[in-house]
Amino acid sequence: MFNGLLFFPITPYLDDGEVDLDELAAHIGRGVDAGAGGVFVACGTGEFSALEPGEYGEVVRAAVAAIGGRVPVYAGAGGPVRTARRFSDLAAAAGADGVLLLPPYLTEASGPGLVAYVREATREDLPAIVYNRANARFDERSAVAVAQLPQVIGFKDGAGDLDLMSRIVRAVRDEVDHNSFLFFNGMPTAEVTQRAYRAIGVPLYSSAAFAFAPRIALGYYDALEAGDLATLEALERSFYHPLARLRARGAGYAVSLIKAGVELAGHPSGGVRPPLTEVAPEHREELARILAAGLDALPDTVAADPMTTGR
Ligand SMILES: O=C([O-])C(=O)C[C@H](O)[C@@H](O)C(=O)[O-]
Repeated sequence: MFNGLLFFPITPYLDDGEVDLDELAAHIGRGVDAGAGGVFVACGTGEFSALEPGEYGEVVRAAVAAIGGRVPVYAGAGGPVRTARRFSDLAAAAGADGVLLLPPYLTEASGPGLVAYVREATREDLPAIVYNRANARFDERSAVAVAQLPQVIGFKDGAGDLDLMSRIVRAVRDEVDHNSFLFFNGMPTAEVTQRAYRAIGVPLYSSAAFAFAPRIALGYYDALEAGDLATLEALERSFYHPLARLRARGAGYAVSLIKAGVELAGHPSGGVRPPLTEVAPEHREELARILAAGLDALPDTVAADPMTTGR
């Protein structure tokens, strides 16, 4: 179903702060043209937490129209359980192929509580991927229980506990399924950890970097598929590791830096909504240097990229 690198688009804003639906459609169209294998709209990178339901419906509808059935489109859903269900309903009405279920807010949760949350926040007729992150932390038992829900087709990890994740993969494969259940690496700057996730049976990953550096992200993806260690190491050294270090220098930079990167690539982003803050000018300059170094490290065989500024 998902074949290739997974694209997490930003949500661009106009100067007055409203969602820029035309630019969103253009951003998504460029990503799909460049080779994305699936689009996850209004998720973490797309500032789900900053969108109200009316905007959310328009964003998902615009994404579905821009994609035109070329690859699957999933939409974020989450927050209070009834609100999450409402977002699931809006995603279904807007034509999304499924939802990525993000954590509930401002509460701790037990395994059984999380299983009930997933059941009530999603629709039986709309595929859902469960995001293990923040306060939504599953263990082997609760992961197996959600994997048994008919609508849950995948489990995405953003917690980074590889010991636990390898046990979850094994338990779900042994007790529920087999081969078709999907596992995703959803760590911030997921490329940095993807070699390790792949080794424990998690072949799919989300790439926020793809939104502003598609040529680098696809170069890394192709090198992973081909087992090209020299390219993987060159791109980690020049781009992904410096990007992860820069990401750690500002709260919320996992999203703010991506929007700054989209601007560096020559496209408007409209900045971020609170509580996210803009990238500091010196960090923007550093991001430009990192982007240039990553592009320079690409093997000559990688095709010219339609999304960047002609480098
Ligand atoms: O909801 C999201 O934006 C994510 O899943 C996180 C990113 O795509 C993450 O994997 C990354 O930063 O590469």
